[in-house]
Amino acid sequence: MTLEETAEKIQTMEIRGAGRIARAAAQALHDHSQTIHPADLLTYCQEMEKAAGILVATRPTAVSLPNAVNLVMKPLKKESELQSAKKNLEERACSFITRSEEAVNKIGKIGAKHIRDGDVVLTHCNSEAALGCILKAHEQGMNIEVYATEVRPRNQGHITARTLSDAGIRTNFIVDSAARHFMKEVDLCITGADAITVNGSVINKIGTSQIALAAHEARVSFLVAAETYKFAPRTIVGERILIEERTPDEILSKEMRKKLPYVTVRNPTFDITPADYVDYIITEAGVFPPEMAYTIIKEQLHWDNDDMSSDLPYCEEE
Ligand SMILES: O=C(COP(=O)(O)O)[C@H](O)[C@H](O)COP(=O)(O)O
Repeated sequence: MTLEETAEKIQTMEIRGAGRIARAAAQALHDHSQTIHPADLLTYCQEMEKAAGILVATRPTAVSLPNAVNLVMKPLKKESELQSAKKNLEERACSFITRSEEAVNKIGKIGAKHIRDGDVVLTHCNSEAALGCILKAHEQGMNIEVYATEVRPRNQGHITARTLSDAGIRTNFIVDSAARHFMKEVDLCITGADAITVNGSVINKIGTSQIALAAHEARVSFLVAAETYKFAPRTIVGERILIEERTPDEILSKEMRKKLPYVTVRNPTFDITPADYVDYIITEAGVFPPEMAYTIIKEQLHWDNDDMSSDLPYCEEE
C-alpha cells in the first residue's frame, strides 16, 4: 500500500481507532522510506517530511498519530549519512508498531484486574484498548455482561458487538441515547481515548462525555484504557486538541438536506470528558488518576522543552 493509500484509508476511516491509525502511519513511513531512492540525505529528509505531513493531516484529533510520526521522524535531525538514516528510521517505525501492540496487550492484562466476576460493563465506540480489558477478563473465566452502544453516525458499535459476540460475551446492544437509562444496571464503564490532555481531560468518540456524566451521577466507575502515546504533550503549553467535525453526509443525505433549507447538520466526531468524571486511566505503564497526566507526558513520553517548540521541520538545510 502506498503512503497516499494509507492516508486515504485513515481519512475515510477504513483504518480507524487511535492505536490502529498510529500503527498504520508508522508502517506507511517505513514502507515509504523503503520505496524512495533519494540522491542524498537532505532529499530523503525532505521527502519523508512531506510524507509525515500528509499522514498527520488526515485526522486532527487522535494525538497517537502525530506522536507516532514524531517518534519515527524526530531523530532524523541528528543523522549525518543517508543509508543509516534510512535504516534507523525503518527500525524506529517497526519498533513503534511492536511496542504499540505490546502496550494494548499489557493494558488488557492490567485492565482485567479492575473487572470483577459478575460485573456489568458499559463500553462506547470501538476501542481495542478498552475491549482488550473486557476480553481478557472473559478469557480469565469471569462472568461478565456488556452494554455496547451503537455509536452513531458511523456505527462502530457494530464492530464492538461482533467482537464481543464472537468471544461468547453476553452483550446488550443499545442506542447511544439509552446509556443513562441503563446506567443503574452497570458496574463500570470502560472506553478508549484519542487524546488525553495535561489536565487529564479525555477526548474520545462523541457521546463519551454524556456517558461519563451519567456514570458520575449514578456513582458508577468510569475508566479509560489508553496507551501512553495517547497523551498530548503540547497541551502542556496550552495547545488545544482540535475536535474533528466530519461531513454532514454521514448524518443526512444531500437530498434530505436540500429539503431542509433552515437545517444545518453538525457532526463533531469526538468530545471532551473532564478529568473530574474519570476515575482512572489504564496504561501499559500502570494505572493512574487523570491528574497524573503531566507526569506521564514527562516520564513515559520523555518530552522536554525542546520538543515543545515545533515538530517540523524534521530536517534542516546546512
Ligand atoms: O473514539 C474512538 C475511535 O474513533 P474513530 O472510529 O472515529 O477512529 C476510540 O474509542 C479511540 O480511538 C480509542 O481506540 P483504540 O483503543 O482502538 O486506540
